Amino acid sequence: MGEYLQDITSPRELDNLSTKELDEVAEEIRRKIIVTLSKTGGHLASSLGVVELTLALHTVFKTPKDKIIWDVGHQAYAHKLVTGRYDEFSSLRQYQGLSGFPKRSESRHDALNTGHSSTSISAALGMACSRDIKGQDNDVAALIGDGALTGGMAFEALNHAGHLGTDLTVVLNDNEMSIAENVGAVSSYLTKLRTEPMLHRIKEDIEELVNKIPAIGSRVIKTVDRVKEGLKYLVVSGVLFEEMGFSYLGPVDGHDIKEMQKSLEYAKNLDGPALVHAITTKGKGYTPAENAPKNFHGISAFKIKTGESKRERELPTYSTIFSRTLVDLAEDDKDIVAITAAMPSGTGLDKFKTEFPDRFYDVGIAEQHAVTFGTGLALEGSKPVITLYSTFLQRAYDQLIHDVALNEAPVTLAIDRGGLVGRDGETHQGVFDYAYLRGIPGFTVMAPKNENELQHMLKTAINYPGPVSLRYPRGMGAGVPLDSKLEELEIGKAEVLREGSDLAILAIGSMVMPALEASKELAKQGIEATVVNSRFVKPLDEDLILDVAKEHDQILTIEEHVLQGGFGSAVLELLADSNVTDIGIERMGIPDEFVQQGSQDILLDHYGLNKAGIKEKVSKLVDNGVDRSG
Ligand SMILES: Cc1ncc(C[n+]2csc(CCOP(=O)(O)OP(=O)(O)O)c2C)c(N)n1
Ligand SMILES: CC(=O)[C@@H](O)[C@H](O)COP(=O)(O)O
Ligand SMILES: [Mg+2]
Repeated sequence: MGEYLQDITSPRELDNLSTKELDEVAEEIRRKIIVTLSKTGGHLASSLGVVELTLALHTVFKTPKDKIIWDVGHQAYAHKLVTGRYDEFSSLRQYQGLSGFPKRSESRHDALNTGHSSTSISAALGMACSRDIKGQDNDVAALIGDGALTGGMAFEALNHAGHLGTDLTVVLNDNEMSIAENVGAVSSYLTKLRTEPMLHRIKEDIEELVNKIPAIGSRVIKTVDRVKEGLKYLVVSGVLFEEMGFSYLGPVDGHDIKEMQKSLEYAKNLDGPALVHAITTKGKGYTPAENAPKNFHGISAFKIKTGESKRERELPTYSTIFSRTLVDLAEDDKDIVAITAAMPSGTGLDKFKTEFPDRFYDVGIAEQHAVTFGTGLALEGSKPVITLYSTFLQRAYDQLIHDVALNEAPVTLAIDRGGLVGRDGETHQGVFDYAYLRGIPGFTVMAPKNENELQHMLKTAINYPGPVSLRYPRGMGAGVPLDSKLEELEIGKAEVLREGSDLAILAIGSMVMPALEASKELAKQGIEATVVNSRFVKPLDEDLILDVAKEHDQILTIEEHVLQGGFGSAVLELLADSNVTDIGIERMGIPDEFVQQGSQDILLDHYGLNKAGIKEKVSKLVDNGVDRSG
């Protein structure tokens, strides 16, 4: 072990290795990924599944001239290790370290920044078309998983590529898993392709026939050899991808480097778009992950021997409280239906699925469809709870306006991972939702101060006769006692938690409790702040805010969200529209930049969005005071 990998600084160094040597490199890569992730956490199972595929791709497609696009990009660790990032690999997903996804600023071998699903074929097709326009001669490959293939964008791109006939290789990495079991008709279709005895029989029969052709003369031998080779990649009419204009090659064992190289070479040399169907095992080479790939998709630090998490016992997460509350509510209300877009465990909806399988839908990686599907359910009398991560809901913006809002559909959007999510970095921070929702007419936008309030908000949202969103953070709640009897909140009513005369803090969601804690400590230093749990970004509690503005010289708004267009902006608009000018207003939140990766605590600290940061800000504001003389 340790013979090759650490010396590989460029994928070109793989070109001279024999298959046996490449197999050894594959084993080294696996070991490196397992050992590193046992400390850093990360996307283990997906990366282990594509080690051989990565080596085959890099020996056939010569990056950076050729382009390899990784869909989602959570499986690109082997790619990072053979493209000069071995030495930094221990900083994976750490603050200021290597990103967990491909990133153009990190390496010239990373052709596209990714993190969200189903973008690879579109981007690859764009690159291939640009090559053709410019008369260049590089090749382009996209690697997409069977889960990512459930995303509509992937089909939009296949449709377009098939129509154009552009030279492009798509590698379908089929491991029969999304994060959880893959779902849908396409997934069942792939299973058929993998196992269809007819397909294999036809291939074998024709191969046998060709083998019987007598070889007379060297030219004929060459031709027959070529035919035989071609038959390995038999073009079968009726295969969906063929019908869409792609040459379909496969299925191929994705862990067999030599076979993969041959298939990729063949696809690369074909004219027009080709799809290589590779069969892999998610978690390959690490028994706990192979046995339970769901549990090893994205993980925290773990013990290598058993696969057990190293995390200490923790408080229930917001997702857990959400899921328990939803199950309780659905017990009594048979109209409640739950929808996830391929995140049953992350959102906690797997519990709902167990309890109410007939009222649970996993739609695949299809957020747009989830939202319009929910609209349909709502318009016919069901009470859909569409549960999506904030960052992935971005996908469905038009559906929120055109389908939900214009139809005044009473859907509940349960927005998980609202705020800074941590180590997934730029692509996954859920910091835009207040802004993109509050501009939509008819939407009610709320965020609870803690997990207990989340329960009440969920009941409020489900029973409200219009579209409502409630957003809550990634990770643990505060461990507050949970009410067993749930009340519906009055829409647009905030809650004053503390009264003081020096300054007023209007906080929303996850920032309310840190603001309250900060104010208690500030009181010991003689600074008395009013603290408001705003609860609603829309509608704002206008009366309360205007009263607060009358009674204080300064207002500080705090949100775990971008400053542009968020909660603080809404307060500013209200004050400006109400001609309140003789007051100091400051906003805390995230400035106009993408938030990099790091633990949630480090990132919150960086932006001052915690007790210490709020104390510091309030002290400064009170010390400096506001001149109201005009
Ligand atoms: C738009 C979007 N929705 C959801 C996700 C969350 N997500 C990341 S990977 C993944 C499953 C991908 O499955 P597949 O493409 O088969 O890759 P595998 O992990 O099996 O290799 C999901 C749902 C995402 N990244 N982007
Ligand atoms: C790659 C991806 O999009 C998901 O795997 C994501 O990393 C899950 O995030 P959580 O760990 O917050 O569920
Ligand atoms: Mg998969």
